[in-house]
Amino acid sequence: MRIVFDLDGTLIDSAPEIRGIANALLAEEARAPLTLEETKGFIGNGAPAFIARMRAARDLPQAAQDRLLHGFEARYETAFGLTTLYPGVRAALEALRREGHVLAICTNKPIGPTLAVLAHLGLEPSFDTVIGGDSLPVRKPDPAPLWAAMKGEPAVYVGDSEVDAETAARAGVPFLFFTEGYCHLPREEITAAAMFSDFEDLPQLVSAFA
Ligand SMILES: O=C(O)COP(=O)(O)O
Ligand SMILES: [Mg+2]
Repeated sequence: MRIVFDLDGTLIDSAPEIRGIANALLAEEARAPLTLEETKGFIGNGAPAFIARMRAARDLPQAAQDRLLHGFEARYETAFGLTTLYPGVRAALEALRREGHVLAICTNKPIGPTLAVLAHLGLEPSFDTVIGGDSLPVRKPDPAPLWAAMKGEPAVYVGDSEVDAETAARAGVPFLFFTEGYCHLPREEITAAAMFSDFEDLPQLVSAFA
């Protein structure tokens, strides 16, 4: 079976990194920095939505959107120092591959920084297919990116947010909800086939769907 993963808030804890980039931009605009909680609240619908939410929170005009997005993307591909894998991710991915599953990624993070951070973590060879937020004309919660990552095979989708739950539902695949990421709804409002808080439990969970 194909196991498709979201990236930010699911495999990697990237909010400190994204916060650092945002705060460098905000300093240039003479605006107060984002807290980590604000940053987590703005992640999930891709880079343009992140910048729009940051602008709204710091009273920056729509006219600054393109300039800020450009500055964000320019820094995003080379910023790794604050990004970590959630505990147990590497071992879980190895176990799933050993069991014969094919792994893929479907994220709203732009494809440039997605491939860069996977390479930095030495994980690029683990994934058969990687779909980023700008790989297709549409992004999650549209189901098309998830379908692209599935390549027509039976799959489950593993993600951390209400955007991922909606994407999986619209794509018609079971959703496995990782509860330790950046979800913006209470966990009881997320419709999931299963939920987990520790990657050690994922291989066992997946076996129920294979
Ligand atoms: O870039 C984002 O806003 C979210 O990325 P994700 O889809 O990997 O959670
Ligand atoms: Mg996510």
